[in-house]
Amino acid sequence: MKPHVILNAAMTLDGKIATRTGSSEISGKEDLIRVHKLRKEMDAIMVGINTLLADDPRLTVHKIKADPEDNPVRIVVDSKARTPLNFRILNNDAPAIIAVTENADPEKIEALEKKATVLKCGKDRVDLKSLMDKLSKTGIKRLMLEGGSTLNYSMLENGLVDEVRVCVAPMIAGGSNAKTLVDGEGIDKMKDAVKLKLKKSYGLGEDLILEYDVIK
Ligand SMILES: NC(=O)c1ccc[n+]([C@@H]2O[C@H](COP(=O)([O-])OP(=O)(O)OC[C@H]3O[C@@H](n4cnc5c(N)ncnc54)[C@H](O)[C@@H]3O)[C@@H](O)[C@H]2O)c1
Ligand SMILES: Nc1nc(=O)c(N)c(NC[C@H](O)[C@H](O)[C@H](O)COP(=O)(O)O)[nH]1
Repeated sequence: MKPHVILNAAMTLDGKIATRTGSSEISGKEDLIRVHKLRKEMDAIMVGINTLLADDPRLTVHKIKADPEDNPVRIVVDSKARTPLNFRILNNDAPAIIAVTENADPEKIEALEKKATVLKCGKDRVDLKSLMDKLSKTGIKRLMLEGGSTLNYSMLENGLVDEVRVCVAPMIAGGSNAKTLVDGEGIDKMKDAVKLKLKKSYGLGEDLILEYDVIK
């Protein structure tokens, strides 16, 4: 069992989701409203630890009118339990789940357990299939994946993403070290690429929104 997963991100025309220094203000204001409407429809929202450390995101619905119960459960994929205790994800605005591995420092886990639910999945890296199964058993049916590139790749590679929604902003960042929509190891042969079906495309402010189903 697994939740329905929507990968959502904003990228430049050249596919970057941040610059080489990690600067990542890409979405226009209309797109941010779209993202928050989507967050409001979700049971959970998930990011990788590097995104958390780079942006200290709230992962709540705060750019549109919303009640506290509209906030999704916030999830961090954090193998070594590195989530800083003073970060906004651990505040009282919404529940948080930190997915760690069995190798994570028990003292760090204990400290996190005072502020969040800690789930142990896998040994070296978080076992994403097992995490999705556990989340589904807690009643999470719709999950938004908000990056970054490395987690996006692992989720796609494991066949765990059902939809991809991207905002393409009219900007070009360049930089061979800048993060793209999907990094990770990558495939060898194009015939093995994850295949998508375009469902919807429209202009939003100055941006272009593309919505795809992942073909399984
Ligand atoms: N523009 C956007 O829409 C957007 C969205 C999110 C993030 N970002 C940017 O992306 C950058 C971070 O991306 P990133 O690729 O460095 O990191 P990430 O956020 O994808 O985190 C990856 C880390 O998660 C951990 N992890 C544990 N188990 C894993 C598994 N099974 N698979 C993959 N990772 C696992 C590892 O420590 C790994 O290094 C930041 O600069 C952030 O601002 C942009
Ligand atoms: N849709 C989108 N457009 C962007 O231009 C951008 N940089 C992100 N990045 C996603 C990432 O998860 C961010 O960390 C949160 O968007 C931080 O914001 P919040 O405090 O949660 O609102 N997402």
